[in-house]
Amino acid sequence: MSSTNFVLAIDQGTTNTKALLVTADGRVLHQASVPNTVTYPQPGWAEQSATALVDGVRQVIAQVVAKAGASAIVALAISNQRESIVVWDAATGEPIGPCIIWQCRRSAPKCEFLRAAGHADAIERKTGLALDPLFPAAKIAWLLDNVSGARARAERGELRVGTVDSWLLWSLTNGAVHATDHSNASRTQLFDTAALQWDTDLANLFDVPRSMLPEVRSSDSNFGHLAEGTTALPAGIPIHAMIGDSHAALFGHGVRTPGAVKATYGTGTSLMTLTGERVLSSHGISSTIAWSQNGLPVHALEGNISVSGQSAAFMAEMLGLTDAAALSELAETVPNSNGVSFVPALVGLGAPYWRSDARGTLTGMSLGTKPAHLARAAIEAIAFQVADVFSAMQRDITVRLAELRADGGASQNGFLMQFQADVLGRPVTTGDAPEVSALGAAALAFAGLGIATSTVPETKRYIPTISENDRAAHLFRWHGAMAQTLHTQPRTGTNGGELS
Ligand SMILES: O=P(O)(O)OC[C@H](O)CO
Repeated sequence: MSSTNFVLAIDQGTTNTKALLVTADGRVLHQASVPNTVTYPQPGWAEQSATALVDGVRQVIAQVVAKAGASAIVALAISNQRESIVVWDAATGEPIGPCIIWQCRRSAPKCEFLRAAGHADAIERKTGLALDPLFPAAKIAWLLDNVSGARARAERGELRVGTVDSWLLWSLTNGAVHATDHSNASRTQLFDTAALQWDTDLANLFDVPRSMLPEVRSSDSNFGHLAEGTTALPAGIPIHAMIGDSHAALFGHGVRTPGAVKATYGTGTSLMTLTGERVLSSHGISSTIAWSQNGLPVHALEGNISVSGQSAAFMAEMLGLTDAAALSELAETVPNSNGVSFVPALVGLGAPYWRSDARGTLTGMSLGTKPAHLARAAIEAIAFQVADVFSAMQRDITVRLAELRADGGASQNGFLMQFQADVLGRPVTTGDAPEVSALGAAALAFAGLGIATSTVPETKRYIPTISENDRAAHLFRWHGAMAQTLHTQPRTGTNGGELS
């Protein structure tokens, strides 16, 4: 194939839907983005319009095609928000309800019921995922039980379900293909990641009829072809990669063998690292499938921190500052936090502690504490939380985790990245490509088409500058604050992390 072939990569995220026209050497020629709306109909609930998500994809495709034409586009690639589900009518393609998104907790009672019945361990052994309403299994059952007539229609084989990749694929192929990839399937809590298939026992436990579920394919497959009139592109262009966004970021960083961890710094932070073999964590980390190529799965560990970048915005507001950038500037005016630590357990704690009941804690304040020390503690907390997940991952696998590859907004903050390297005791590298997930999906599609690609070039490398003693002192202070956070609430969570 000629070097002028392009992949149009879609990144269907919670906040925005983006399209990037990407060359095989990773250059972005054109891009478009539209915002998405999330609604919160009840406390703890979160949903999006399933049809609006498809419309957004159509819009960004149309915008890129208007700028660049369609003639050199050889494939579409899809990277998507994970764990968000749509149920639709197989005959009409009409969704039966909203897209219930990953943040939604409405299925918590079902998860609690299954936990009380003693199923949590078996579920985690098969899926690698701790029983939690984040994951689609219980969300699907909720829709079937709460939309009038839905369960009976599902039992009759009239309904289909999918994560956002499947829903887009069905829509863009006009109902011709109902499929997903291993990365998205591995996040549903219905997929046995050892046997590489939907698990009948899990489907029964969660009350999800098997007939609704998509076929699971290799992430780099030719999933199907665009149908006439579904987008501004001509019919027949293949959709040649589908992959969850966090997984796509790891692929976009060029990580192909165990030894590096990627961290995406956003509202929260997602860390992922390859494991070679399937590893079930003993330290509060999820086990997942990073992607599959030629049908072969690549296993990974993932740890999600609920609040990281958001903690800087939170503290900025507390201190009357305009934003996180102003907070960081203030933090840099002092050489240390003067003994202050901030544990931003503002919505509980995710990996590796898993304490939904925990709440934010400030420790070590004295009469000498100034706003700059609080600012510094909030910036440091982002790095400390990442260090805790990194170290839990390291305890789960024998390969030395030698470096962190960072992306997302806060990865552009050199002060934070240097502190991150210091508390990890490992180099941290950053790139300047903001859309690593889309680039990863594009690279996967190029690979599926047999076209060699290059990955995100490293632009900055932060080398640890502090002594082991100083690093240990930082971690000792942080873990003291964490211990206070964990002990100030009665324990109701599961799968707590270790302090070391
Ligand atoms: O939409 P994003 O980019 O916030 O990603 C959502 C994650 O995939 C949820 O696990």
